[in-house]
This record gives sequence, C-alpha cells and structure tokens, in this order.
Amino acid sequence: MRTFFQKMHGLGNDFVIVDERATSFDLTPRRIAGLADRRRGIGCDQFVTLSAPEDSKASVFVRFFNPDGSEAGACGNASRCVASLIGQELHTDSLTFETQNGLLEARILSRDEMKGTVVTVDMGRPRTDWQAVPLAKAVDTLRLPLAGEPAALSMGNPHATFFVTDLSEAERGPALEIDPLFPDRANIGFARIDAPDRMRLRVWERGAGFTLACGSGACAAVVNAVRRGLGERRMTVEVDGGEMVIAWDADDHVLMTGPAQLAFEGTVDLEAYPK
Ligand SMILES: N[C@H](CCC[C@H](N)C(=O)O)C(=O)O
Repeated sequence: MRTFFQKMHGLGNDFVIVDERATSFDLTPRRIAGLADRRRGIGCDQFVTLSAPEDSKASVFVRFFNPDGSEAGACGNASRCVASLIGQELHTDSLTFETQNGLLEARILSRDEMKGTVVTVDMGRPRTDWQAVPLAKAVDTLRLPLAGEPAALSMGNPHATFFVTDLSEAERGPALEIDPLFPDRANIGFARIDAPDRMRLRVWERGAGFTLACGSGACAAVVNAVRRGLGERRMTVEVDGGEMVIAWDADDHVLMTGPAQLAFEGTVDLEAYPK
C-alpha cells in the first residue's frame, strides 16, 4: 500500500511530511532512518508526522524525527512548512499546532508560487536554565578560539551557541554534539556576529549533521547573543540556505520568520523499509 508524502524545505533544511490523521503508520526509528536516507530512501534532514491533536486549540499534532531516528522536541523550519500546509488546507492565515514542546502559533504573511510561503512562527519561550552547562570546560577541552562566552538553552530541543570569528570552527560540531556536557547530545551553533542586528550561523544538528538552515538553532543563537551582550533582540540570521528574521519579544517569546516551500509530492511503500 503506498503512502502519500510531501517534500518541503525551509531555506534548504528539508523534510518529508506524512499525514497520519486518517491512518497511523508503523514508523519505527529504523524505518524513519531508512526513509530519511538520501541514497536508499526519499532523503531529508527531518521526518515529520501529522496526527490528531490532543489539545482542542490545535489544528494538528506535529512530531519531528532526525535521520538517525531520534525525536526532536522542536524544529523551526519544519514548523513553518507545516503551518503553510495546514493554513492552505484550512484556508486560514493564522493557526495553532501542537508539538512535544507545547502549542505553537503561526501566521502566514504571504504566499508566492515561486518564492513559497513566508511564515512567522512563535517558537515559545527559551529555557535558559535548561542546562547550567560549564561550556567553558568544553571550550578549554577543544581550545576553541571564541569571540564571546558561549551559551546553552532549550527551545524544546537542546542548543549550544559558540560565538566565533571564523566559521571553519564549525568542524568542531561533531565532537561537541556528543560531549559529555550534553546528556541528551545537543545541536551546536557557530555564530559570527557581523552587526548588532545581523549574524552568520552554521549549525551542526543533533542526529542530522550540518544542515543548510536550522530555525530553532537561529532562535537559540539570537537569544544567546542577547544574553552575552553581542546582539539585539531582533536579528537577521544568515544561514547557508538564506536568511530568516528572529525576534525575542518583550513577552520572552521568540518569533521566527522565514520561507516555506513545497519541493514535490509523491507516494512511498513504507513496508519496503524494515522496521
Ligand atoms: N532543523 C530544525 C532543528 C532540528 C533539531 C534536531 N536536530 C534535534 O535533535 O533537536 C530546525 O529548523 O529547528
């Protein structure tokens, strides 16, 4: 039996989205890893499932899985893609969806055939107490030349941001992802501050590796930049795949604005992927 999927991306951070609201599929971590494989499967940075919400305020419950089969509590770029899909389905520009990290509000700002949809997602409040991580220790271990004190927080998923002048330091990402400092591993952002309202960011994602963009990573990097006195509360974040705007508002919510695009649709025989 073939299952319909939609292939979308946010600034090149790409997703396979499967709708389980009518039929739930037996998506084990191994099967998800097979489907996310860029050679043997469809290929994606994160595999996304839609299911019926538990909270009546939400239109849909969304889950995000890395290509290694692990689940992520947040995924900013995929959240914009889901908002675009569900907004189109419900003929609305404002919607709420449920994630493992709680309810997220989204607003569709514009729809364009070529450029795709521009969406603002309220990614909620950063948990800066997530990990009183002695990051300086990691820094010493790795002798990372820094342009500012690093910082860690959770956007519903763990992020550590290292402020550097040379983005080639991102090659330290794999070692830092699994550093014992992070009991659940972590997404590792390397940020170069180019102006008080602008940064260049590369993220080594937990369970996925380097991606062309990381929405929750951009949110974490801006909040961490503000915490370290390196940036303003509203910054343009340039990533390999393009730009998004992050604003940490007065209510302590982090608003992320950027594009969401549909690449293609297709069908797949899920049973062909071992459980
Ligand atoms: N690409 C996603 C982040 C995925 C996070 C995942 N790698 C984790 O294990 O937390 C984003 O746009 O926010």
